[in-house]
Amino acid sequence: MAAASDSGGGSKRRRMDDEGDQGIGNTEAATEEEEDRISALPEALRLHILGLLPFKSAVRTGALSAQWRALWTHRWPAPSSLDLRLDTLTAAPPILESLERLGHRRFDRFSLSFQIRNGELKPDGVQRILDYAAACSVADLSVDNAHAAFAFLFKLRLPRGDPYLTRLALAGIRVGLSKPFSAQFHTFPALEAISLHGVKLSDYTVENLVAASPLLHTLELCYCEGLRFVSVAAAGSQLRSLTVAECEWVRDVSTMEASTLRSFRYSGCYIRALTIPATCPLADLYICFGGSAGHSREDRPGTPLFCFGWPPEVPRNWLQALTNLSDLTVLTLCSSALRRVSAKARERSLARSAAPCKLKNLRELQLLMFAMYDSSLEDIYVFLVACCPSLLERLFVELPTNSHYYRPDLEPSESEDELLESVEELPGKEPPEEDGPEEESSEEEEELLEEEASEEMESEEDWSDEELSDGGQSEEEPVKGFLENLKLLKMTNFKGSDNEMILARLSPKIVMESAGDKDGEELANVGTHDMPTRYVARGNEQDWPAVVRVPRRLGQPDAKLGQGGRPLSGQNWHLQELAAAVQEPPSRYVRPEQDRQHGLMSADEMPEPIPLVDLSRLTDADEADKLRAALQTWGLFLATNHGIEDSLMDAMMSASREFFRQPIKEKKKCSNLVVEGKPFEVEGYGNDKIGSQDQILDWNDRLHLKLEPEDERNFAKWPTHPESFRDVLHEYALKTKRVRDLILRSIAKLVEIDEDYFVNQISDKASGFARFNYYPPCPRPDLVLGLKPHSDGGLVTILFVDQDVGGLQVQRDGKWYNVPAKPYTLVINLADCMEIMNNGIFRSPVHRVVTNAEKERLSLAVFYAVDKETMLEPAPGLLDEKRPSRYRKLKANDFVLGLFETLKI
Ligand SMILES: O=C(O)CCC(=O)C(=O)O
Ligand SMILES: [Fe+2]
Repeated sequence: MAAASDSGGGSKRRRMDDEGDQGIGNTEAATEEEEDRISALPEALRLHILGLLPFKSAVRTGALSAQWRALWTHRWPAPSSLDLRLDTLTAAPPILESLERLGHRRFDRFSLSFQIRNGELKPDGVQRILDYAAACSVADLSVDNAHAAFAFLFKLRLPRGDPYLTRLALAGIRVGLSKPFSAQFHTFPALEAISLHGVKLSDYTVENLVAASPLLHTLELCYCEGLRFVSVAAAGSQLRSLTVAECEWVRDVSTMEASTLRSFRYSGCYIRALTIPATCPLADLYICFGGSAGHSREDRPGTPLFCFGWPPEVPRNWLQALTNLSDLTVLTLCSSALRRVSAKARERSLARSAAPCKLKNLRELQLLMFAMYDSSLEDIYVFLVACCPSLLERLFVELPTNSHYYRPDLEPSESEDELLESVEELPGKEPPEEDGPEEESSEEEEELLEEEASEEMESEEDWSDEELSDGGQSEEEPVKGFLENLKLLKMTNFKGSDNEMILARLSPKIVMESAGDKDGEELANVGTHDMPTRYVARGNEQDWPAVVRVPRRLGQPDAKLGQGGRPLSGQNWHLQELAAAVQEPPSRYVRPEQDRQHGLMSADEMPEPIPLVDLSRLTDADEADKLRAALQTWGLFLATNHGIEDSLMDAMMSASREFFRQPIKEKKKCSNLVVEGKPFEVEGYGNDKIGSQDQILDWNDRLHLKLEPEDERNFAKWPTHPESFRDVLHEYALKTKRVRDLILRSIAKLVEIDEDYFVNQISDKASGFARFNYYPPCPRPDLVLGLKPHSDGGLVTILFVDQDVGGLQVQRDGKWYNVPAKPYTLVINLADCMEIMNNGIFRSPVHRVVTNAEKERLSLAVFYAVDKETMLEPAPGLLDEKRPSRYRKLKANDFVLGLFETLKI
């Protein structure tokens, strides 16, 4: 190979070659005429001239012709960049001829890509072009064999040295160093970056290249063959980035001496030892064992690299790498690596010793979950709690694409002890002999390989055992400040499985990306972290009032709730979209056997039908009696002639249907999302408030809007689509308020107290809420409930149910009965506060909603209550010696808080 140019100095980079055309050194801008000439070049030549100063030429051959030669002899500025793409190697010799006629000129960038075809087994042309490039003092050299199948057919020899080469990129070839080679003279003094992709080479070559390049800052080895031991011990003090990815036979990667490393990325199977200096300014660490099990390398030469057996083996000492990385800001771990570090964290937690690592500055964590078992979820939690301080801002989780990973029977069965044992005792796996690298190694190289093979692996883990200030915490203790800075959780391949759903609740802002959905969609805004309670920071218990549950529990010892912890903020998960995507309801929605739809009585088993009361005739004694009977037996009744026109009811139902049919982005404009620092917002569009990890969710989305007091309506949460929504709801609410007053007066008459007694309990501040319920069709209605059994909290509820789809059920004597849906009738039920006020003469009925496999269902409940400052107590006119108070006196606000906390509605 010709010696490097004698020209020295960057300004001479465009020096003319002795034999070159006189005009080539002209660095003037090309004339218009010249530009025209370029654009007139035949397409077969596909000469791309991307700007003329300096111009870049890309020549695609088989079509080398006189025009090509002519081109070079024109008075054009010398190219600083040459991009040769050879469709066939037979094109190499004539190109070479042209190049050699030009002589050696400087190129900043020289890129050669070619395809070897059948029968083209002579690499001479390529080697000669490479030699030519080296002689041209190329700064940036890339050689790429685009045909994977013929990747390693012949070996190209790299030059013994090159003072100008700053970047070397090789792909799909086999390379070695020209002998004799001496690294000690730093024969690549300018070489800063080496990228080898799908290259076959020996440890010797890599090591010597590294040693010969004192300025090397980036070394990338991807899909390389022939390597067993990657060490950058000989690198200078500039090495900042090392990537070893999917190099099949690599058993050992050592960066021990690389004290300046900022980025280290390892991905592959069967690694025996992965060593990272105890202290180094590593900011970006990527560790993935067995990643190829899920990824193919179609884009690169060679065959896809699969681990034999899965999960992959994990080296013993890599955990050490994590111990002291105080500068680490971005960490990527695969599920196998995560498993190991979590197992270690658990073990250390039990021993009450320091966590395996404390990544004090970690801002971004990326988890490559090749499997997602329940235990994987636990691994994530444990790792987050033990190792990630509160600075973490972004969590990216790549979920498995293959849903079979979710099957619980595939869950790894090892116990933690076994897992840890396997970490300690894992033997290094040798590559199968017959498939091992066959290298035409020099003696030197062979010696080196032998040495490597006999090398002992590091096995001792050197853990620092000092107690962490907040470490050693038992899993049962709450964790302070946990994930308090987490701003974004992004999950790819999201399928809505249980584990994914639980994970989703870690962040206030989450973006999910299902396969094929490139942009991702922000589906949910979640409040604080919905974690197993042991991981949730507890507030001061005193902050939360002691509250009671439903009135009928009064006097029972467990009547007080809400004392164990502050209510968790809610979430507004959107079931509608999820329901459309799943075959089976996620287990978060699946009720335990005993809570399902059992005990349902058929219509003919009803002790008596639920009465239909004509509200326009309540002054008639028989109609009033009907109301009394209904309230005494069922706690609810159907109401006709209620004063709400059919047309208004139709308009209300179709407006709400239209709202729910909008895309999620639109509905989210009314979201009940939690504002940071504020508790769960009742108002808006969303779903159940999450109170605990094992809470079973309702199969229902809802829009909750305040109607009363009118001046407190929060129109920000009121839909603007359909346009009629607000007016229709306003009209509808005027009418339901009249119904409320009529019912309250009728009840007062029934219990023979002042007709206005109940109405007078309603101050200007008394509340009224509309709750639009949307129940998507459910693939397994037998497993879920649209709405869990509950009683309503206020005074009275005026319910407008879908006429086409039933689902509402009421409980009586422990049995469930269907509430019939009749066109244009309302279902009116008493609520808890009213039960208290009438001292239990009429009870607030427990009801629930079941779902339908085919049809969606809508309902609109308007809840009327008292002002939260009102003291709830039975009407004095109903109490005497024989009829003592059955309910404790308490403030409506405390009661309602208790209800929300208890029922998560
Ligand atoms: O959807 C229904 O039929 C009942 C709704 C209900 O009970 C409620 O919203 O409290
Ligand atoms: Fe209800």
